[in-house]
Amino acid sequence: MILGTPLSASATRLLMLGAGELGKEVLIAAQRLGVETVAVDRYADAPAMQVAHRSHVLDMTDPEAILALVKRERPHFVVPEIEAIATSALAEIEALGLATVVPSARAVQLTMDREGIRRLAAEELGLPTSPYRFAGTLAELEAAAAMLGFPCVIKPVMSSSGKGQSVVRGAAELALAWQEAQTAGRVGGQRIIVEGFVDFDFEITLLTVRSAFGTTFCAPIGHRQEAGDYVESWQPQPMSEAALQQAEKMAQLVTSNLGGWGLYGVEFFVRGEEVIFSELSPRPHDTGLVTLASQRQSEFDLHLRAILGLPVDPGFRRPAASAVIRGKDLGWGPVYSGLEEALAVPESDLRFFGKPTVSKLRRLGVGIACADDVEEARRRARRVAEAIKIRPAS
Ligand SMILES: Nc1ncnc2c1ncn2[C@@H]1O[C@H](COP(=O)(O)OP(=O)(O)OP(=O)(O)O)[C@@H](O)[C@H]1O
Ligand SMILES: NCC(=O)N[C@@H]1O[C@H](COP(=O)([O-])[O-])[C@@H](O)[C@H]1O
Ligand SMILES: [Mg+2]
Repeated sequence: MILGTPLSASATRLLMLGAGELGKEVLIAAQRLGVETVAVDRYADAPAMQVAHRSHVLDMTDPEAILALVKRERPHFVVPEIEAIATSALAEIEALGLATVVPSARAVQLTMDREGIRRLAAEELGLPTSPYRFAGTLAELEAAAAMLGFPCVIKPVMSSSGKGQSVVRGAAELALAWQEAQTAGRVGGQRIIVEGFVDFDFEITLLTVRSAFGTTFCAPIGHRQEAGDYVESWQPQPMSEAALQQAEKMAQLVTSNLGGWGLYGVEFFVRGEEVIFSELSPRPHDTGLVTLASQRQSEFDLHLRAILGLPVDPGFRRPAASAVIRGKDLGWGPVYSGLEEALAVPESDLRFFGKPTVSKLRRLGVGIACADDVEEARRRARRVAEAIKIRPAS
């Protein structure tokens, strides 16, 4: 592997499709190694654009627009970052040999569509999952829910961070859940998945790195979600060796089928000694923000190194936790205070993503802390997040 000089003819160029908080950390890692970075998203001044050499505002659901940009920027690597991309363009980029799609066009295509990844995991690879059906109309949803029973979980096939997702407790709530899935996902008007509700003891993200040197795993990350969106995560999640081995085996199976080099966030529900596959991201995971404190190489460093074909070290360093900082109805340029109190918490750190505008409930930052054990790390991270006050610009 050789690296050129950014902004010169020899540059190694990485173009990121999606420029949120996760992409921002990957681009910071790329900047540190002297990779030339290009950030793309649906709106201006997105977090990763603020640390990139160049940025573009683009409708990423338009395959022609993506293709035209890639022909113009001529990146070596195209790195999808959000679940709202015309994946047909990625297949074409790969087929034409224009760039390496990370981890691969097929991996992104299959995982951006819940139907693709669920059928692969459950029907081809035989992994245990929640019971499920797919539906394209309200009538099909009603039939699916009648088969699966209540409560059930309804999600648009293309979405993330819980957008458009509902837990439905009875038939009377189905019409509203259908409406929510059609309008509140990252992309409107989609098919949905209906899943039987899994009453798990805890859930984990198993960060799995596929690099030129093989597949390695990070220590399991525990997390808590509200309305399908992560609010708190910690590493390591205590669990039995047998359950962890099952999870690693399943993560190995599914990621080796998807292929390519990069980091995957593989999600499992754990109930007793039973490990149930949920879904996976072919890129850094929001719950993995905790690795900024818990590992010497964060999930963002690991993704970047794996992409470049470099050695990775997913070694765990110290128990840590993250707690999200969110805001709502703040308009343009919100103002943050309470940093003195937040950063007075022992072994703490903060990230503000710099999102330019806030209307609906939106993740704006994260409090992070280490401690001797995860319970204390969780308390510390929550204190960091709670100390932050956000108000609209005056
Ligand atoms: N079948 C289920 N049974 C119980 N809880 C579920 C089920 N499906 C999802 N959840 C809960 O909702 C959360 C979000 O679900 P999921 O990961 O499928 O959505 P997502 O929009 O892709 O979220 P993200 O982008 O954060 O991964 C899960 O982490 C879990 O807490
Ligand atoms: N669970 C997936 C996830 O956390 N994705 C992260 O959220 C951003 C979108 O945020 P926004 O909706 O506030 O623009 C994405 O760009 C990505 O960084
Ligand atoms: Mg998830």
